Amino acid sequence: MMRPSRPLALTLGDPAGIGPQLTAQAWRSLRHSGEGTFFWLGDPRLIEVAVPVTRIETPEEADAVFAVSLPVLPVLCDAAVIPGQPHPRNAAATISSIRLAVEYVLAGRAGGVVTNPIAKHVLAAAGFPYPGHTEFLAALCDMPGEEIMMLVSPQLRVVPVTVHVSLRKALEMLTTDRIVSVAETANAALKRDFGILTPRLAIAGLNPHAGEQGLMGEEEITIIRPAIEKLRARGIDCLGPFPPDTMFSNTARPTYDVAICMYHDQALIPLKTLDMAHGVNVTLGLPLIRTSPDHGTAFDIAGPVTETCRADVSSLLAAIRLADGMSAYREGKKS
Ligand SMILES: NC(=O)c1ccc[n+]([C@@H]2O[C@H](COP(=O)([O-])OP(=O)(O)OC[C@H]3O[C@@H](n4cnc5c(N)ncnc54)[C@H](O)[C@@H]3O)[C@@H](O)[C@H]2O)c1
Ligand SMILES: N[C@H](C(=O)O)[C@H](O)COP(=O)(O)O
Repeated sequence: MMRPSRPLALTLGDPAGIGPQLTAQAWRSLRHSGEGTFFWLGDPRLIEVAVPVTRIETPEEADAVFAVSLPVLPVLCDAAVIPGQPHPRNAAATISSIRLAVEYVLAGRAGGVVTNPIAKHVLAAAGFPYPGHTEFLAALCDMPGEEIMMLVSPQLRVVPVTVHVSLRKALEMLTTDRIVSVAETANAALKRDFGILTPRLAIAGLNPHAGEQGLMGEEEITIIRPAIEKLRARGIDCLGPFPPDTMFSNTARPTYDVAICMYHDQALIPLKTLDMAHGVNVTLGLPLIRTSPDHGTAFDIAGPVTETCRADVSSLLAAIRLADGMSAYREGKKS
């Protein structure tokens, strides 16, 4: 695969989580690989004890130094960083890093945003009004409500129709139009960014046994089937609603390219159970590439950045490689 001409922007995440360790380890793994050149929008003081760092002022400087040092565009933390103990005063740096990354990508100066994990409750305590990156990115792109979350692993792709809301709220939000719109965005993204010419969509039911003909719930009849009919009328290859307990089995998964699921955990439990180490969270529906590891801040194992990394870097590496690959599809370097 050819390397994209623009580096990826990797964000700070919560500095007290495993993000700094993973960033150092990702640079060690990729510096000579010719793929996934990135710069870190983070605090160089957290990392320069363990890896050589070059402070840069623009994304354009990253490529030239990447093989010998980690390019860091400084975003400084206000409070001392103690691994495992998040501090609300550092929320400003976490947020500013995401904001800057988006600005560079929208300006065409970075190829995509890769985010290190944030702790939603820490940011909320500092007044951050968004439930996660996904919704914040949509706001930064001036497209609130257009954001779609997809999780991708070697064995499965899933898209939840409703995301960071309670289960009760998710049921209220579930409409035929919402399912159609989410499925259409997923279908278009699989064509454009994943090179799948005719994506096959599997639509999950909501209730046990996909409602058992209305005996165990009517949403399949009143909401989900009409969505499938609309999607098929628009030429999209989709089937369902499938009983959620069997549609992720080893025999079922190869029959589709993405599972459209009705709520967050219906989608994320099978994916993270099958392969948490290689799962990647991708934001669709916005005019930028954004990927992220599928795990969180892991405060329980966070420690200072050293020459060895206790946390598993596989998911961050998969996120960087996927952003790199999506960027290559968009730039026509891959088909
Ligand atoms: N993309 C994101 O920003 C993102 C994603 C998920 C969760 N979160 C946030 O992370 C915080 C903690 O959430 P959680 O505890 O539910 O999930 P978590 O993924 O942080 O941790 C769950 C368990 O998995 C382990 N783990 C996670 N990543 C690991 C890695 N790379 N290597 C080794 N072990 C790893 C942790 O040590 C922990 O035992 C929450 O505040 C949540 O909002 C953020
Ligand atoms: N819902 C995601 C997960 O559980 O993995 C995670 O919270 C990330 O969400 P954002 O990318 O919106 O922060």
